[in-house]
Amino acid sequence: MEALRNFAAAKNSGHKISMVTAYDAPSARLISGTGIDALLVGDSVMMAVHGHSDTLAATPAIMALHTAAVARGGPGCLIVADMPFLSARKGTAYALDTAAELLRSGAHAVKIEGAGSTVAVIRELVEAGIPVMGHLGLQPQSVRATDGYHVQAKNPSEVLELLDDAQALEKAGAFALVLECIPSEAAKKITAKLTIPTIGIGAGPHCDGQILVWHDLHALNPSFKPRFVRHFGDASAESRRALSAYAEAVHSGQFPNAEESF
Ligand SMILES: Nc1nc(=O)c2c([nH]1)NC[C@@H]1CN(c3ccc(C(=O)N[C@@H](CCC(=O)O)C(=O)O)cc3)CN21
Ligand SMILES: CC(C)C(=O)C(=O)O
Ligand SMILES: [Mg+2]
Repeated sequence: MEALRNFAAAKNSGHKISMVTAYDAPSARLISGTGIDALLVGDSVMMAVHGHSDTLAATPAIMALHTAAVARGGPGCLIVADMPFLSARKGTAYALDTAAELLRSGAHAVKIEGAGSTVAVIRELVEAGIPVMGHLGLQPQSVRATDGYHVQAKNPSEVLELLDDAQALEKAGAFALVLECIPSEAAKKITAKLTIPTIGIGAGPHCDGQILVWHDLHALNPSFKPRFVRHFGDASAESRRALSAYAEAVHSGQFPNAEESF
């Protein structure tokens, strides 16, 4: 896919890659003409949409359902879908089945958290023709082990470990790498050493691109405001305004009027 080649070409071109999560058709439809480069059907859907406090409840079927909706709403978009909790940790066959389900649902690529035992799995997926995005730094699928969502790679030895993992993913054939919640200087160093683009979230300005969660940049859940989130709009305020206006119009008998009735 041309958009996927553009992704790699964006590194060192001066064009920073802009990504946002999308979970449904109307959101994907809104992307058109905005300059957003790619969509991620993130397993953060479990938190942002389904009300969970972590992403562990995501399944291949749930990710496929949201991926298909996004693909219907944004047929021209580059769509990356998250491989859910443990789906890349049960061996290559299960990972291939899951990735196939996501690609059949309309994704062009999948994203896999972590390195370690998944590096070999990623190599197999790439060899099978499945574009894979890596994801290092804060790994929300390991929240039970990390005991919360904290900034990662805060000391030099952790940065070296992260760099090792990043280079292993690049070598395995990943076409890009998400870096989540790490110090800017660590992201700068890793970005400089890799030939594939880095996409940051809470990883500072030196990455080759940025990703934000849809609900965060629209302030749809205003109380969730970690340091890396910027509210680029206030969709909550606009939605509440519209809802109040509707309730008021019903209560006062102003809605529906004659033109809105048969
Ligand atoms: N809506 C939403 N946005 C996200 O960015 C997101 C999700 N959901 N779900 C999956 C993960 C979880 N993420 C999170 C969640 C919380 C913090 C957080 O509270 N960070 C604080 C403290 C950092 C620390 O203690 O070191 C911060 O101020 O950044 C960070 C990332 C990022 N991802
Ligand atoms: C925050 C991004 C990188 C993600 O993995 C998600 O939205 O699930
Ligand atoms: Mg995710």
